[in-house]
Amino acid sequence: MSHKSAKDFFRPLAVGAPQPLREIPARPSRAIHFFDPSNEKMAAKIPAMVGTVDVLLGNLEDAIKADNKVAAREGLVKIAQETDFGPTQLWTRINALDSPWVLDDLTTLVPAIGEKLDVIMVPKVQGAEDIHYVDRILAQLEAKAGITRPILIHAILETARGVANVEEICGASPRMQGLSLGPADLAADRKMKTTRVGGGHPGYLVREDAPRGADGLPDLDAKRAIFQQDLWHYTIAKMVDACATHGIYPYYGPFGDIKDTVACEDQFRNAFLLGCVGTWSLHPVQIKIANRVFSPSVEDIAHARRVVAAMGDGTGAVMIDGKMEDDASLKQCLVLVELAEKLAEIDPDLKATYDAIETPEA
Ligand SMILES: CC(C)(COP(=O)(O)OP(=O)(O)OC[C@H]1O[C@@H](n2cnc3c(N)ncnc32)[C@H](O)[C@@H]1OP(=O)(O)O)[C@@H](O)C(=O)NCCC(=O)NCCSC(=O)C[C@H](O)C(=O)O
Ligand SMILES: [Mg+2]
Repeated sequence: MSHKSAKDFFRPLAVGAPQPLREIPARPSRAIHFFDPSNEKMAAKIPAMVGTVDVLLGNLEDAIKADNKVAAREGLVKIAQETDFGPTQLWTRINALDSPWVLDDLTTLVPAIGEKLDVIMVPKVQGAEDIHYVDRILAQLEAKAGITRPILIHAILETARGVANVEEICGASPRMQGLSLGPADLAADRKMKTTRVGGGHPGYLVREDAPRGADGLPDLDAKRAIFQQDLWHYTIAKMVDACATHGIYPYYGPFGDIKDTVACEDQFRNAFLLGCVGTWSLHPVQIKIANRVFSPSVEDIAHARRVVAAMGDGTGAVMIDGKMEDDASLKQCLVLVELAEKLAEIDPDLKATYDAIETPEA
């Protein structure tokens, strides 16, 4: 594959297009909330959701019936034009690049609402060539419409080839904002044998060893504990590494069992602990879960601030509560403290919670 030279990487891809960003802003995006702009009941709820969720995403791709594709696109334009989104980001998920709708998605949305659109999510990305295509056409459309800041690109990792090419996808354009896992399409593409949209599977497990009987041999009839494993661990970890390498942001994706809020919270927390900055929300009930899980806990912030205070100039080693802390664990603590500061800027309740934590003197 040929690469652009470093000096050309940040040049606009069309005369008159906005200057590409050199750093992707770390805007809070704990929940990317999906809505169907062609569903009048759902669409009517969107203005009131501004400020309650970090990202509102008008979905045009899967889950929108073929007959409603045009209505969804037009509905999104109407909502975007009529709504003041304040601190909430507006994203869209366009149709797949091989679909009959995607060209109209792009050529309609950018001129009509390009100034309001923060990020375009591109599904079923296979490799850098897909990002290059969207990158160039966005530059042309931005130039034509006089858009003043670049619209960013978010890729969904939902094909085996996409996972294999994850590094080149992340580095394909200065527009790359992040990646999400698409577990349903990915499972189908890989021919995994799960029919669930995200989450675990009771068949994917490890079993405790059989205890020894009186004869010293394994008692294979004894009851043994089983431990369900995470089907998505490998892909999420791979996605996190690729995003961190390229200075962009990893997200979990959909959790389809809307009623199982406990398992949803577990899946979200695993992703948060592994390095993801947010997740998708498919139903209003999942927003609260995501906001809670992807915000550092009071305990974590209290501990992190103690370590920051105790570490002074950031070098050396200290003992806190019987545990060694040093330069590296300080960096871990700073990840949490800096995230809490960013979230406090947009979430007054969280700010009050973090402000109430007693912070030790440095
Ligand atoms: C999942 C749903 C189809 C459930 O809808 P429904 O049966 O209507 O739920 P409720 O009766 O509980 O709804 C209660 C009220 O809330 C409103 N509602 C529901 N969902 C939303 C929403 N997302 N945003 C705003 N408002 C919402 C209902 O209208 C009800 O209102 P009221 O009657 O006035 O009380 C539905 O939630 C839904 O369609 N969600 C989005 C699904 C979606 O976007 N899917 C695509 C993303 S996942 C994917 O694509 C897979 C991925 O790519 C991969 O490959 O893994
Ligand atoms: Mg999908």
